[in-house]
Amino acid sequence: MKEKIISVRNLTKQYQKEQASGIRDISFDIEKGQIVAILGESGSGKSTLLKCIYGLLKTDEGEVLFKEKRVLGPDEQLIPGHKEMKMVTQDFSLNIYAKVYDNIASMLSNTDVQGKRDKTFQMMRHLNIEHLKDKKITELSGGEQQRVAIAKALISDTSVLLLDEPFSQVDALLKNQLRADIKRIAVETGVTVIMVSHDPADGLFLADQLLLIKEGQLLQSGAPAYVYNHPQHIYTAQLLGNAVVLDAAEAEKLGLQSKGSKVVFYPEWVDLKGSWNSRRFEVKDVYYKGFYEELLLEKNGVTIRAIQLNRGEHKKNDHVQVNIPKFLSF
Ligand SMILES: Nc1ncnc2c1ncn2[C@@H]1O[C@H](COP(=O)(O)OP(=O)(O)OP(=O)(O)O)[C@@H](O)[C@H]1O
Repeated sequence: MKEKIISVRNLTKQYQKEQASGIRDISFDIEKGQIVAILGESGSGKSTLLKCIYGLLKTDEGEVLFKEKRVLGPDEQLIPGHKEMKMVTQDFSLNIYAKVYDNIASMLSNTDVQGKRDKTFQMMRHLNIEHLKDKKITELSGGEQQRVAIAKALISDTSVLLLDEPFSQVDALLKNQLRADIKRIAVETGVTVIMVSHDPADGLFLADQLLLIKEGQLLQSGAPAYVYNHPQHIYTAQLLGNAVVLDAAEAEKLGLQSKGSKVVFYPEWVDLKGSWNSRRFEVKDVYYKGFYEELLLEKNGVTIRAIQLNRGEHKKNDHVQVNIPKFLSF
């Protein structure tokens, strides 16, 4: 079994007692070297959870254990935060007047000058920022600043890297690259990464473990593929895969027998090839999505969505044979 590095036990942090805010009774474990993504919509409590893990917020109940030892709160130590963890926030907290090299090297002591230099260059190579070493922070793009912030966080023998919305400043192209970088760095250095994101794609692509938070509560946790295919709540399927949700009565009109009050399926589960039990739907609209199209389909007043990989195969107002071989009941 892998080594457990962080345990969160029944953690509760409420900002206002009379209102639901913050997080409630959250428990989970993180293994050493894992990438964990905390996902949820705005205001769900993701940052609160991250700050509690780091020891920046005083918790109301429960505890965070780092290697079996309780993480101290901000009122229990001089400098809040855990010395083996580093947090990269959206503002990066870099010295904007200093050069990239100096920003990173400043985290190391001067007792071994050559070692300090070697380690700083090694870290800059890890993050592909060696060519920026003499640039000032003000001369860098948002994505480049982000890499410097991560290099700075990682260099002082950090065991756990906490990232709050790490891709908020970057465009789609750079985002893919940064995601891949974080994955590579985690594998190369063995660092445990806990990141907060409101974009489910970040978690699905990067994480070994997803933590889905809604209104301060942990809805579900587990490996991305498992959580995606076995959502325990409708919200999870909507957040991760923009799932189609039908009432049992609507589902029945399409020949789907629900075991509960709702039927849920992902658009890619809809089969557009005719078979003995397929039904004729009308294509109400077609949305271009790049390498695929999303079809809005209607039958008996019920609308669903499906994925069409062969662009243009079915067009608006066409009639198509549709089969829904797999769905979930809630
Ligand atoms: N310092 C604070 N005082 C009072 N309420 C707060 C404070 N910080 C956060 N909250 C409330 O607690 C809830 C969770 O906030 P949090 O910042 O953890 O959510 P989040 O999921 O990280 O949101 P976002 O994605 O928008 O950053 C929200 O309702 C928020 O308004």
